[in-house]
Amino acid sequence: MSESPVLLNKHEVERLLTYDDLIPRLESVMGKFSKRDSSEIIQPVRSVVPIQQHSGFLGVMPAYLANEGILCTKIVTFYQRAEGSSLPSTQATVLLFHPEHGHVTAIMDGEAITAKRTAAVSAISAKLFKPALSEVLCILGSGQQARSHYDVFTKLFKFKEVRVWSRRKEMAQRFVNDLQDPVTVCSSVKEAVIGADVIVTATGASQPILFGEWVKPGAHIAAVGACRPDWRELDDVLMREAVVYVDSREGATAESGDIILSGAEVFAELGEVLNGSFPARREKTTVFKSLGMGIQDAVSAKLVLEKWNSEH
Ligand SMILES: NC(=O)C1=CN([C@@H]2O[C@H](COP(=O)(O)OP(=O)(O)OC[C@H]3O[C@@H](n4cnc5c(N)ncnc54)[C@H](O)[C@@H]3O)[C@@H](O)[C@H]2O)C=CC1
Ligand SMILES: O=C(O)C1=NCCCC1
Repeated sequence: MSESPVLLNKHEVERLLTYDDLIPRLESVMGKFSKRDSSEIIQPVRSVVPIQQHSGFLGVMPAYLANEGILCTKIVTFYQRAEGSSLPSTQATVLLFHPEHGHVTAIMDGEAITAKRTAAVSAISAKLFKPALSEVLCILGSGQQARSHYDVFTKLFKFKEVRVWSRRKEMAQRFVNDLQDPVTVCSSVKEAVIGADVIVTATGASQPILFGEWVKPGAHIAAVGACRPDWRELDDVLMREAVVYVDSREGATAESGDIILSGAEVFAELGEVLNGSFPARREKTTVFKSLGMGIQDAVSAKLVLEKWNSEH
């Protein structure tokens, strides 16, 4: 009979999952994914069930990494929350299975994994695509993703100025109050992004909030929100003028309103740059359109379990 699964709460997952360990694993798995070798990695596009009555969605994100012995699925819900709601808009649980026998080996919180792996992947995009001289970081949004992006971007890169904008200025102020280093609170998106070298969009917006005319030529944008085919964060001008990278071509074609509705061409997957099949066009304005992938959750969860096992 199989042993009971390890149960890990958000606090434990947060403690065990460090960016230093996570980033190389994400780089490796995304590079492999983009080779499309189905004997090594299987990851279908996420299944999404709309919960129309409540402005929410349930997503199921399975992945099998044969050579690494990882069989995993994340189950995630995401909601468009009313202004001022104290409920998290993204909640998730990750299950790891024994690939040979099929039983569940671990059940862990997926909120911390989602926050950290998404920010780590955006940071990988910034390593590859941000201008050589990047002095100003701008974050649009002040929620969970905004915070994890702030943490990893300021850990990996040195900026002279960090700016934040949020729909309600007091939310941006609250975000800043939790930090040790100075961050400028901006009153409008335009004010926040003018002159910025790196821009993170991490909002629940369903209409464009970031317009190409405001973006400094050569800037890098990590676009994390707008994960539905009819949602946007970025306008047509920006999408059509930038060199667009995605995490998965299939995911982007199925789920990204910014890509589908603008008609923008996808230049390459992040993994195709990581594995050397496509160049990083750092000299151009670049957009990395992130939607999130089951393989990212899978390597994160495996890392968490390995660390936990090493302590017990
Ligand atoms: N690409 C990926 O892998 C992932 C993407 N996401 C997406 O990232 C976005 C942020 O997620 P969380 O930080 O977890 O959410 P959150 O609820 O913690 O933060 C959302 C932020 O967006 C702002 N916002 C909401 N509606 C807005 C609107 N109409 N216009 C402008 N700002 C608005 C809120 O004020 C808040 O600052 C969501 O769209 C979520 O679905 C979340 C997880 C993974
Ligand atoms: O990858 C994920 O996890 C999510 N992506 C977009 C919506 C929320 C969760």
